[in-house]
Amino acid sequence: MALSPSELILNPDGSIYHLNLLPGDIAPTIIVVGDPDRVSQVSSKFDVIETRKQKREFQTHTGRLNGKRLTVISTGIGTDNIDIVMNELDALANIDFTTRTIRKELKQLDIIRIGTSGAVQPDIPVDSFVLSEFAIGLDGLKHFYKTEDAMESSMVKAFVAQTGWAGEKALPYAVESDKNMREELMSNRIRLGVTVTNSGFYAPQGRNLRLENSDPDMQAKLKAFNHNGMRITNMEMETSAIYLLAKLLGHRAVSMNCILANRSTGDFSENSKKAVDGLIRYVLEKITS
Ligand SMILES: O=P(O)(O)O[C@H]1O[C@H](CO)[C@@H](O)[C@H]1O
Ligand SMILES: O=c1cc[nH]c(=O)[nH]1
Repeated sequence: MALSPSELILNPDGSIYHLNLLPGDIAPTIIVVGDPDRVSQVSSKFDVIETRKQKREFQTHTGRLNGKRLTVISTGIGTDNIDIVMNELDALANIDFTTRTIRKELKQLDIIRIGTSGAVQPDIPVDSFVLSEFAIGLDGLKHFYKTEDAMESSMVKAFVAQTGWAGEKALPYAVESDKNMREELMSNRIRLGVTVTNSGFYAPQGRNLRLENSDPDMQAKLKAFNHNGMRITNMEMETSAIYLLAKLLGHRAVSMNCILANRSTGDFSENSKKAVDGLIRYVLEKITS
């Protein structure tokens, strides 16, 4: 059945509503970044840029590097934006905009987040890189989708028990990254970790400026969490939703984090742009060589 104009929303030029992209504008390998300024930091390393489009915080460049077609797109901050980006990227790949129907043959996208993050453990220094083997989502997005068995329920149970998770907050969820992509991106420069995705930057990540946190011990509980020898390495604001929607839509995803803050030691990167540039170069080399 054809999707109605209120469900699959297309702009007058036929592009998808928020991303402002046509199906031919995206490559099968997509780098997602939070900060719109990071898009040109990535695409400046391409051999050629063929498409540049933007609407709101969603900036997209598509081009080629070492013969491989790549797209880099900014998501802005937060899992609510990820809901838009992942659904619209999937629509570009897997919905026929002319008939407004889902294609019979579905395409699988490779999605790599290059993001910034705060370390939870004192031994993960600023400017280091963490690959999120698992993400624990505190953002609640999962509960709006029919998910069945795609989730890591034993990790969720352990997290709820060990943190004494308050019933009035959204139930956490946990999702694994794509194993093959993980292998493609790993090396001894990368730490593997469990990333907590929060619904905010201040109280949700245990920061207090003028307002108090409802659970002042949450940071200590995250630091102490242990599930089958795995510990929480870092916090940010998008990875759980990327992993969740990639899994549900049949895409592959992995999240690479440049650690800018260390929440245990109080350190912050002295040259965050340079540190992020190092992670961009690392990822581009790994996926195009
Ligand atoms: O640098 P990006 O990719 O935006 O990622 C991190 O930085 C933002 C907060 O400063 C959040 O989006 C967080 O996930
Ligand atoms: O502490 C941090 C640093 C970057 N991004 C976050 O979400 N948290």
